[in-house]
Amino acid sequence: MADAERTTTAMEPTLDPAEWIILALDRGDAEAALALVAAVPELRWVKVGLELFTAAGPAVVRELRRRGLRVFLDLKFHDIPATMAGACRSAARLGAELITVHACAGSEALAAAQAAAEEGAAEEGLGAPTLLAVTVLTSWDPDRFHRELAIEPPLETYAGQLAALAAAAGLNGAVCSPLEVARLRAALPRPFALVTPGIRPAGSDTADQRRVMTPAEAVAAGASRLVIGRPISGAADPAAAFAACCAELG
Ligand SMILES: O=c1ccn([C@@H]2O[C@H](COP(=O)(O)O)[C@@H](O)[C@H]2O)c(=O)[nH]1
Repeated sequence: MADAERTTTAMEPTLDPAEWIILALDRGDAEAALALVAAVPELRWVKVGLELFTAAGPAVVRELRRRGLRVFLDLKFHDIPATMAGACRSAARLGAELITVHACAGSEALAAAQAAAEEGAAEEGLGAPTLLAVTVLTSWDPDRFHRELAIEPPLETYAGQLAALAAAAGLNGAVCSPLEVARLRAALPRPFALVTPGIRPAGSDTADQRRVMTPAEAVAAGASRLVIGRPISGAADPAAAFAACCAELG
């Protein structure tokens, strides 16, 4: 997509199933990440997370964009307002179209991050990225969540509160598990983006994910985009695994 075409409506649903899937490039170096990308030619979106960014830095984001891919920079910023703002400005200047921040950083930090991301993108002549507020990580199961964090409301209520906080601070999206999507979508209609990791095609290994759905279930529940990592990246044939996920959505 040409930079000039980018807008904050980047999260609107499309009819092309390949547009729904964001492949998590959880790899320890740029070479491995780029090899994975090359193995899945139909890819449109990739996610650069903590593992790859810590190893390969901004250069790998630039290279992915140079290859025509849309980048979700998933560094889950959680800090004081000035630091969140600076990080989001830099991420936006890199050309990331989706950027994660932790909702529990609070409204002042979220608003500062949103403003700085918009400014950073404009400085580069880019459309504004969509900031996604992480609610409750998909690796938490409700029992452990209550026991270890001593948070009283039900997990899905708490996730809804965090998403509402982010929306009130001016953000246009959130990350949640597919199990919370229907509830959050009722309160936060499109174009608010609800991006869901915790996606597992039927029969695949859930590994450390605790709140999961299949690709088709997540989209039916109201997800805007699906983040899928190991079910594709760990498959013997990643292109075939990606195609199977697309077929579920088509
Ligand atoms: O709540 C969250 C937020 C982010 N993630 C990230 O998504 C992918 C999921 O990978 P799988 O291999 O499909 O489990 C991974 O990069 C996480 O950092 C998440 O899982 N849950």
